[in-house]
Formats: sequence, C-alpha cells, structure tokens
Amino acid sequence: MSTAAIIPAAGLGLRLGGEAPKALREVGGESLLVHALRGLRAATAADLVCFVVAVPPGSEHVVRTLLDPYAGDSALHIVAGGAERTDSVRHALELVPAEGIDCVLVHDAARSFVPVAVIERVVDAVRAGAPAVVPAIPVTDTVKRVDARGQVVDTPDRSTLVAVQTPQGFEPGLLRRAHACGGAVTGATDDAMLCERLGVTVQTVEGSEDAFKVTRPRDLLLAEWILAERRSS
Ligand SMILES: Nc1ccn([C@@H]2O[C@H](COP(=O)(O)OP(=O)(O)OP(=O)(O)O)[C@@H](O)[C@H]2O)c(=O)n1
Ligand SMILES: C[C@](O)(CO)[C@H](O)COP(=O)(O)O
Repeated sequence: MSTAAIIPAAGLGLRLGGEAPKALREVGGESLLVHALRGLRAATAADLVCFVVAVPPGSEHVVRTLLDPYAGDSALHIVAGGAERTDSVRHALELVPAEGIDCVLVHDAARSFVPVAVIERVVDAVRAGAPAVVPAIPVTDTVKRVDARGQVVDTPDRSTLVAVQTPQGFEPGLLRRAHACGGAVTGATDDAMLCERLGVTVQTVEGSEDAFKVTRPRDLLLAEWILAERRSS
C-alpha cells in the first residue's frame, strides 16, 4: 500500500514578519516548503504516491515551478488554501486518491526539519493499526489554564501533557470523515483534534525538538543552525 502527503503551506507567516508566505521563506538558500517536502520524500520515497500542497491563493503556479524538481516519482498537486489551516487541509484532502492509500500524512510546511525517524514512526504506527497518530514531546513549561481576565483557573498535571507536532498520520477514511464533520468545529488547531471529536483514540509516538514549528523570527536562526549541523555531519 501507499502513502499520500498533504502539506498545508498557505499560511501568511504574520508572526514571522509577513513579508512573504512563511512556506516560501528561505533557510540555507531553500524555502521551508522545499525542506519539508524533501524530508517527507527521504522517509517515504518508495511509497509516496502524491503530495498535495495547499498554498496561498494566486501562488499556485509559482509553487508548482518551485517544487517540480523535488517531487521525484510522486504526483504533485497544488491547491489554493483556505482561511484557516483546517480549511487548507480539507481542500487538499479532496485531491488525495480514493483508492490504494493506507496512510495519509498531514505535515506543516513550517515544521520543515522534522527528522526522518519521526516520520517513519508515524507511518509505522498507522500501518500497525492505529487510525490516528501524532508525534509528541514532553512539555517543559508549567502550563496554566486562565480566564478572560488573565487570572489562573488551574494548573494541569504536567506529567499528563505533551506538545504535538507533525506529520500526523491517519487512516484515509477516518481523515475524510473527520474533515466532513469538521465544518461544525470551530478552533480546531490540528487534524487529530477532529478525529478526537469523533471519539477516535489518537496514538502518540516519540517526536523531536527538531520538528519545531518555524513561527517567529528567532526560529529562523535555530533552523539555520540545525541545517548547518546536518550539512556538516
Ligand atoms: N490558512 C492557513 C494557515 C496556515 N496554514 C499552514 O499551516 C501550518 C501551520 O500554520 P502556522 O505555523 O500558524 O502558519 P501561519 O498561519 O503562516 O502563521 P501566522 O499565524 O504567523 O501567520 C503552516 O505550514 C501554514 O502554512 C495553511 O495551510 N493555511
Ligand atoms: C498542527 C500543529 O502544528 C500541531 O502542533 C499546530 O496545532 C498548528 O498550529 P498553528 O497555530 O496553525 O501554527
């Protein structure tokens, strides 16, 4: 069986300064989107039927030209993203083939440096029978719930909390059902959350600090450092 990869890449990157869509910002001379796509290919090459990339509306042609050299034997579909990340994933999901896929990965372009081993763990867990899989790392801050006035309501037990990353892996039928029902869900910040709303148990696997989400300007410095380390080893 085969894998399909959805890459939501339609974000504006406002917290990064907003000069260009975040996925097109460069680290080490290449866009975050190219780095993300290359990582997915390295982990799933023989198996990866297609990439579906959701991009800012109007940038479809530019992104296709940018990514064509990196898609290899996998089909490359570019779609216009939506207002929210969930909308972008839903648009992309429409182009994932209905047959012959046993795992759909949804991977943020902004998590461009996820190690291959993390991607493999996600795919392996889906193939082992988990319908929804997320990479996770321990939370290192104490997390508090606050009210509208900024006053602390309570402090969840940190040992029960994890921070989740991408790629998130899904049995294809489940991901379709989750997004079909997702229109009624406001504020879903990841795809696993839509599955949780269906009562599905989501499995975690070990993530990595290198799978951080490039969000603010200082994250670009960390990204440059990770890339330099990898290129020198
Ligand atoms: N409407 C949107 C919003 C986000 N994304 C994608 O979802 C991932 C996670 O989003 P985030 O890191 O929040 O990116 P931005 O929305 O660009 O960030 P900001 O809020 O700073 O503008 C990114 O790969 C982003 O391109 C998307 O495809 N469609
Ligand atoms: C999907 C995600 O990366 C998992 O941690 C995260 O929820 C995306 O959040 P964002 O606010 O759209 O960056």
